[in-house]
Amino acid sequence: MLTLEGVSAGYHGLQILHELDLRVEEGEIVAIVGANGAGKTTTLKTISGLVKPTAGTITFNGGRADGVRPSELVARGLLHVPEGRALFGPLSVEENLRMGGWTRGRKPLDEPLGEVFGLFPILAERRAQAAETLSGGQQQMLAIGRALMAGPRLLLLDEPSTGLSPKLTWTVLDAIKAIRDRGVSVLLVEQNAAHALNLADRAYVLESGSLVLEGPGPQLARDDRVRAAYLGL
Ligand SMILES: Nc1ncnc2c1ncn2[C@@H]1O[C@H](COP(=O)(O)OP(=O)(O)OP(=O)(O)O)[C@@H](O)[C@H]1O
Repeated sequence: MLTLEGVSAGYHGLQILHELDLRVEEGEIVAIVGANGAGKTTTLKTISGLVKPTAGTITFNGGRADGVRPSELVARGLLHVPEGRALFGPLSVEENLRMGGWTRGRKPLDEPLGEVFGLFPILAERRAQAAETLSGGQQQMLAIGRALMAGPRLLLLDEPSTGLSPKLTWTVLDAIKAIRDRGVSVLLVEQNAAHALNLADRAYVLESGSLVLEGPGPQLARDDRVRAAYLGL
C-alpha cells in the first residue's frame, strides 16, 4: 500500500531524514516510535507531500507519491491527521466533518457521516457545537473523523494520544483498531512507545532521522534497547 525506498528529506538544506526504507501493507497498523526531534513528524509530512524528499521514492497504492501535490494524495485516499489537529475552530462539529468530505464531490455525505457518528457517538451528541469548544479528546476524535469522511485507504496519525487522559487515550486507540478493522491502513507516530507498540501490528524505531529497528509491535516492546530507551524499563 505504501512504500518508502531510500527517502531523505529536510528543511532549508538541512537533512533530517536519512534514506528511510519503510512499508505499510493493506490492513496494517504500523507505528513509528522515537524521541523528541527524531523526525517522526517530518516523516509523515514527507509522505503526505508537505515536505519534498531530496532523495528516494515513495509509492502509494501502486502509483508514485513523491512530487505529487498533497491535495491529489488526499483524493487518492492518503489522509494526514496532523499533530495539533488543524480543525476549523469556529465551525461546528458537523461542518468540520462535511468539509472533510470534499473529495466526494456532490455525493451526499449522510452515509460517511453516519459511520463517523457510529465510531464516535460523542460527536453526534455535539454535532452543533463549535470545534474550538470541544475537549482535547473530542477534538482528536473530530480530527480523525474528518479524515475518515474522505474515505481514506491510509491514515497518517501524528501523536493522537497527546494531551489526552488515560481513559480518552484508550478510547482513541480502540477507535484506531476499529478503523483498521474496517479496512483502512494506519501509520501512527507516537512518543508514547508503550501505547504505540501495544497497538501496532508492526513498528519502526526512528533515531536521529534513521530507522534503526523494525519488527512486530509486541516483539519490539520486549527488545532491551527499546525497553531502556523508550519504555523507561
Ligand atoms: N519547519 C521546519 N524548519 C526547520 N527545521 C524543522 C522544521 N520542522 C522540524 N524541524 C526540525 O526537524 C527535526 C525533526 O523534527 P520532527 O518534528 O520531525 O521530530 P519529531 O520526532 O516529530 O519530534 P516530536 O516528538 O518532538 O514532535 C527537529 O530537529 C526539528 O527542529
